Amino acid sequence: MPTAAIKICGISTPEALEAAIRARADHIGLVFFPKSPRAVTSADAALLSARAEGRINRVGLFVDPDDALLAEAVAAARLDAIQLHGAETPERAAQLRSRFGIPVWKALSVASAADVERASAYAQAVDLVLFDARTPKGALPGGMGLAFDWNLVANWKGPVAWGLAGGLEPGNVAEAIRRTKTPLVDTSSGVEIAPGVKDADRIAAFCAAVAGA
Ligand SMILES: O=C(O)c1ccccc1N[C@@H]1O[C@H](COP(=O)(O)O)[C@@H](O)[C@H]1O
Repeated sequence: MPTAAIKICGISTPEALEAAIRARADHIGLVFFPKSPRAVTSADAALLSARAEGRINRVGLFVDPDDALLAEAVAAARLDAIQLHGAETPERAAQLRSRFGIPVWKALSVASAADVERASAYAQAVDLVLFDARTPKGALPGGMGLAFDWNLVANWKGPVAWGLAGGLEPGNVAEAIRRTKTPLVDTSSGVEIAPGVKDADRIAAFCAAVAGA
């Protein structure tokens, strides 16, 4: 089985960016959601992006964004992909893919088999679906370190590329890959020492665990 691709989400400092690159992650996530402890401004993102150019893929994370926010962020951070982590419909996702001309990822919050089945509706609208844990009402829609039942997506063979997120960390990511055969893993709080504070050693350990899975 090929090694799973790795996204380290919530990068907000040059040190964390360099740690992700050193560890050979494939993607970084830049969070454009002001309520997140990992949120970056377009100006921060532009600086990080310039440093990342040609070294790692830059994914912008948004929660029900309006077009103005997207246009500013995509241009400032020269994003390689857009991740939608709110209640965006397939129609909205398709509209954004066509408007911005870069890949669109759609996160789906999962608590049951029916949640996984929702992925089919996005097959023509997005480039990848990201299965993540459902978070409690009123909490952030992601980045909470919560996992869901991996059996729900074990060996998933849907009509669109996919990835696994939610509560992944150095100690459980190999098991998650073994059980689900996911082609991509995405982590945020699992490689932090406090909300929003990335740890280079944990990033390295996470990527080493993926490589060894
Ligand atoms: O990271 C955030 O702050 C965030 C905020 C709002 C929506 C999504 C967010 N992060 C995404 O959630 C997954 C799971 O996070 P975790 O690993 O369980 O902490 C993460 O990979 C991001 O894609």
